[in-house]
Amino acid sequence: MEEVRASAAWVASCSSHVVVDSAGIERAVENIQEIPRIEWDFEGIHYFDNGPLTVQYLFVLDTLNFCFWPDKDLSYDHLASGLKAALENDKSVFDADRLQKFTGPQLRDLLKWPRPLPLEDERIRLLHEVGFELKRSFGGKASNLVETCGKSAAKLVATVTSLFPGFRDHSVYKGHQVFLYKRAQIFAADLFGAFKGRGYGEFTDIGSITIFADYIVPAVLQQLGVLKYSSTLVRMIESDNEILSGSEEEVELRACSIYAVEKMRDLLRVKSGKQVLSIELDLWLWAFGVRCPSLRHHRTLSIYY
Ligand SMILES: Nc1nc2c(c(CN[C@H]3C=C[C@H](O)[C@@H]3O)cn2[C@@H]2O[C@H](COP(=O)(O)O)[C@@H](O)[C@H]2O)c(=O)[nH]1
Repeated sequence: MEEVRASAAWVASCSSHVVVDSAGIERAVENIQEIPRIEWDFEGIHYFDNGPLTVQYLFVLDTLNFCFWPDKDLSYDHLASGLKAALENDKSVFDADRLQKFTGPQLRDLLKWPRPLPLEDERIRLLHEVGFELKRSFGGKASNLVETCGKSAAKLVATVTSLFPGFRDHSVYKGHQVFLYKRAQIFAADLFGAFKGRGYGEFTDIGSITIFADYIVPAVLQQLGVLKYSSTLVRMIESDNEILSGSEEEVELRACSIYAVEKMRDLLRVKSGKQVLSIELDLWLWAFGVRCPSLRHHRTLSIYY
């Protein structure tokens, strides 16, 4: 994930709307006695059977793991628990052949959602893409895809982003390509979390994964005083103005979040001598953010997060 780390650091070094505040990082880290251990699936909403079907479920989940906010009643929980119920009801629902044939109304029915999902046509296109490529290259099974990566999370992210175009979460910022790879990285992290670092979740390089730059974590980092926004950006977020995907503001919010958490991780290592994973920091920050209803986040229509 060197390209994610390096390009996020580069954005932070020349950003115009978001500042990573070193003093804020020091204060935040000083206040942390110990990183609260948040259990993966603390919500109890994910499917798990310790086998290949769980891998298929997580791949479909992370194919669709983006953009819930345009519908004020919809959240990630609905997606995770809706897909779980669908799989419990029909073990072949995420077979590659069936993924290639999904329609919007069928996905809505599956999730028991009464109206069109945000970016529903994109969600369907991505399901088709995943079904097609899984069938073409991996005998239809996401578990085979994971097995070809030889316990390397970095290889898994590289394979997913090279074979499945919908996972290629990158931007061009001030002329430079910036890699963020939120859904590809969270797929590796979800495997690691669900399988508790064993079996399909065993990765020798899990420390290489960065945080997942979504719309919750930047808002938490701002509240902690780790990120500082320009007054124009504050106004845009507070007035719920859409921030365009690929705009300087949007890339800075996401890239500076990645960079800031890497800095927090470095400082924690120096302070306590302990190695903390970025994904542990991510889950702690994210779980805090989703439990905080007053948190205002930026609004971008995007298939990446
Ligand atoms: N950085 C980060 N972002 C994450 C997650 C997760 C879920 N991870 C699961 C894995 C194990 C745990 O038990 C979690 O359940 C979702 N998201 C993002 O949040 C947003 C949804 O927010 P809201 O509209 O309020 O539901 C949306 O962009 C979604 O893509 C995470 O872990 N980290």
